Amino acid sequence: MLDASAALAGAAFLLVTVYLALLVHLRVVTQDPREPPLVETRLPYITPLLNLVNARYFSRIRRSKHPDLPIYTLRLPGTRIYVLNSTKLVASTQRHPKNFTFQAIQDKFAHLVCNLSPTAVEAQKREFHAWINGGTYVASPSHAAFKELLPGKSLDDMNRKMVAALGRECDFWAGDGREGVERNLFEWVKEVVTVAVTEGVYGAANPYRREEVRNHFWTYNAGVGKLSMGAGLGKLLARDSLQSRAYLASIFQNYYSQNHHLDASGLTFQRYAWHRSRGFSLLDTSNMEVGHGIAILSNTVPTAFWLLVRIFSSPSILSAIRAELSPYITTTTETTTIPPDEATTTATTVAPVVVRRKTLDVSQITTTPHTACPLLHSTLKETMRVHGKGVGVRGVLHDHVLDGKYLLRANSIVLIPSTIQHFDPQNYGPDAAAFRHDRFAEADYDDGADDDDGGAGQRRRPKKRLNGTAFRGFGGGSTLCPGRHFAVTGILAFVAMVVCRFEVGPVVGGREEEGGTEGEWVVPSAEKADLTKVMPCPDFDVRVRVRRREGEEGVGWCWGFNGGGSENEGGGRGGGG
Ligand code: HEM
Repeated sequence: MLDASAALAGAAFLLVTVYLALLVHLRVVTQDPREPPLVETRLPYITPLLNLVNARYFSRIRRSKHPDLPIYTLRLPGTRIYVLNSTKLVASTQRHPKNFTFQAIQDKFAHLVCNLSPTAVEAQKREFHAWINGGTYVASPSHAAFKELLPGKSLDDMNRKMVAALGRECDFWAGDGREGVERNLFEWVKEVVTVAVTEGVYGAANPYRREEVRNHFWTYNAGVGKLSMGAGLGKLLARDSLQSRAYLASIFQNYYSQNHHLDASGLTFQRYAWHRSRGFSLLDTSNMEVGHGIAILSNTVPTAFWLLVRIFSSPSILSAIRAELSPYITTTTETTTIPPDEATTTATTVAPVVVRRKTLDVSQITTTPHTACPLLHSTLKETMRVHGKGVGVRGVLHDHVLDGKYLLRANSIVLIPSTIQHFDPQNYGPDAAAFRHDRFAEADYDDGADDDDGGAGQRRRPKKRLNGTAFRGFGGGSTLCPGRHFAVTGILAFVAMVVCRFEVGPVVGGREEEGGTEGEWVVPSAEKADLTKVMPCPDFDVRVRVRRREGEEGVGWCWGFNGGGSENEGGGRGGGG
């Protein structure tokens, strides 16, 4: 009995000693007092490790434990993470893009998520060092491979093809009859937007036209968070995702082998040429293109979904946006004569028919956000602010004293949780937690319901400028998402088509699995998304009915993209980069 108690006491003593030793190691031996304050040390190294999978972790630390810390340190086995709360400190890191680099993280991510060979990984390292050691004029590998996304001819061509693909489909979205069609909203948006966006990117031989390819992409995408934890864990936890990746890589090998990239966008051609000229094999290049799907689709699709939900669930937002779009729609009426159906009549006269045609040039509403449709653009940004969960990641290359105060050590990681920036009252005012569709409009606009301006929106008072660094929807600094112009055009073109032509409302059981009240919108939660997602997929789908708007019978719509940025900047198909 005595022996057992002694053994127990010995074990407890040992545990306490190990615990204290770890704490001393953590707080005194390995933590420099000039580093940001260390938090979450209850179980040294383990507490942050267990909690980091949850996107709410950062908000919890800020709200209930350390509300006043502008920056803090989390220690994990083998790595230290500095989490930024202060917008000023975020801006400071952005001034040193070669020390706080996104590229280093992207390369690691691509290695794990795109299954790159050792040769490709070596090529990545060479390019990374050439950029780091090159002058300021040397573009980062990512910027070089994605330069065709800048405003210019290539981007215009992609936009034109994407809008044309949406316009072709749009006639059929509500079916034929007055009663419309029922759909699962997210599934529908996923299908329509995936096809249209990839038409712009991959051209006539777009692999994503096939349902099987689309399904494999979304299976792959769902496992990306697990794949990014390491090859071993990926094999264990994301088998489906791995199988889909292999399938998609074979599809792209075939695409390139048949030279389809020569007829695709400047972006696809440029990316292929860039990777091949850097020594990537055909398989590595194909695997990179599979991963590219994550950049082009994984955020664009959910953003379009959340925006539709926000617009259609609020009658005042819907009517304000319809009013804002209406000046850009040209309506023409033609009287035409259609020969009678010879099979059903023997009459020789022809009946005159009045045809109404409506035309909307999407470039007018997407490329000049401050003069055209400020509420539409503002609602998109507000949707990204409120629903976004992205966490900006930067690798620290060398020791750096941030803002003259905080030592950030080499080989550590900096995290910038967007939710902290987006819900900080210092950035967005006391109503930061609320959804306010006109928050980003240059001036406050009324919703027009009861005013004598007919709902067209009226400038009232100048508005306080918002801090641009505090909007993280597309990241920030020199790594601001280069796909944002393309993504915004696609999302707004799609949403404008739905808003102008259709009514979308929830059906009984608006929530797919559980019951709901008829006609009542349920904004889904999004807790299941992993930390790699900027705009999360919803946890459950919303069942809706899509009907033609009244007065839309017999109207022929024509959607185009005729302007764009080609006159402003160069562009076009580049060589090998
Ligand atoms: C709504 C849709 C999209 C969202 C919300 C989004 C968001 C982001 C964010 C948050 C970043 C990280 C930037 C940073 O940390 O500073 C990023 C980077 C990037 N995005 Fe997007 N993105 C979208 C669409 C696209 C599209 C359509 C493409 C390509 C066609 C694209 C290509 C890229 C690339 C290449 C980077 C890396 C930039 C670099 O290394 O400098 N994105 N995006």
